[in-house]
Amino acid sequence: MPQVDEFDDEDIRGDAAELDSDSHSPKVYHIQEIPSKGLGVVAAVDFALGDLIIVESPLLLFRPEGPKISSDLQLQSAFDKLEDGKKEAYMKLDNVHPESECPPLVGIFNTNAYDVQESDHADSDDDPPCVAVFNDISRINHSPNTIRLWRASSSAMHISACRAIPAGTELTTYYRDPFLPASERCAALLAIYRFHCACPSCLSPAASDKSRLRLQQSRGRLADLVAWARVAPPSPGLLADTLELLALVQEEGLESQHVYGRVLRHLMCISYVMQMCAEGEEDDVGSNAEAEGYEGYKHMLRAWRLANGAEEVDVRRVELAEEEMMRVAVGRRRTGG
Ligand SMILES: C[S@@+](CC[C@H](N)C(=O)[O-])C[C@H]1O[C@@H](n2cnc3c(N)ncnc32)[C@H](O)[C@@H]1O
Repeated sequence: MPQVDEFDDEDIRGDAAELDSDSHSPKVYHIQEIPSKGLGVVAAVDFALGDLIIVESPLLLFRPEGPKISSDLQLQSAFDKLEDGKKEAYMKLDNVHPESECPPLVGIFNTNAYDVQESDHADSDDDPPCVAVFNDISRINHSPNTIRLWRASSSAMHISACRAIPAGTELTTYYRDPFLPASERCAALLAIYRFHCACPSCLSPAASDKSRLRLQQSRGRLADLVAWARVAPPSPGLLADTLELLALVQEEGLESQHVYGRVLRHLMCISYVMQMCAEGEEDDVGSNAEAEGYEGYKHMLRAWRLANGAEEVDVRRVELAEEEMMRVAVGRRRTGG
């Protein structure tokens, strides 16, 4: 476990949450026709940030020896080993690739497979991805309102809400890296999945690329939080600036991404320090009525961290370290140290 100074939410994925796929019964989601998208998955109840919605083991899981598209022999052999029910379910999945282009087995694979790591703690460079196709999760269309987390220890994909999702809303997940420029994202979606993405970001690519670049560039500054807490006095400007980043994350629908965890962590720390300073000094830097406040951000960050694979025990440890860091920052500010 890293010290809080080195801490980044990308480091606290754990092995926990061994939930089985029957843990939600009756189903909290439905598979149904979605206009112009084929089938899709729709929430049957309201979900809050962090709620676990689907836990599913793959129909088919293997490690390709080569690039996806040229792995048909290996795919055939993995398919042949499946029990009949799974073969039947696989063949019912969507296929956007005509037979003139590739056999149905490959077309279905290319329309529905996700890359997954063989180990929960793998360094992505050292651990070539496996590929997995799912009965229900492969029905989820592209766009972003869920966090997708592969648990290698239980060979199951977990889908959790990355924001509030009211019943009746379609559940969606990213097919491609959302920080690629919109033109590259759209080209990949068209080439592999054969659709034109009509989400607000892809429809306004220039504005969206600019916002996403700004969020990417904020990474260093957000990681610098510990240094800030030690030396810099909190200011309403810092809060306003970070709330602006939060608004960008929400406008761009990037709550499933690590930048959201970093922004929430920053807001949690800023509001704690400002609140404490306001209590101690009765100046106006602590008036953050427009924000959620310390407890609100802490709650959101906890839900987000757990949905991203952190273990409860590690989250508590990190929260304690963060609180200590903020207490020290407030103490320094009070004593001018
Ligand atoms: C993994 S499947 C998703 C489930 C699929 N809609 C079905 O009927 O089973 C991927 C395919 O769904 C469709 N799709 C996914 N996201 C979409 C979107 N945002 N807009 C339009 N079509 C989409 C595309 O045809 C894509 O190739």
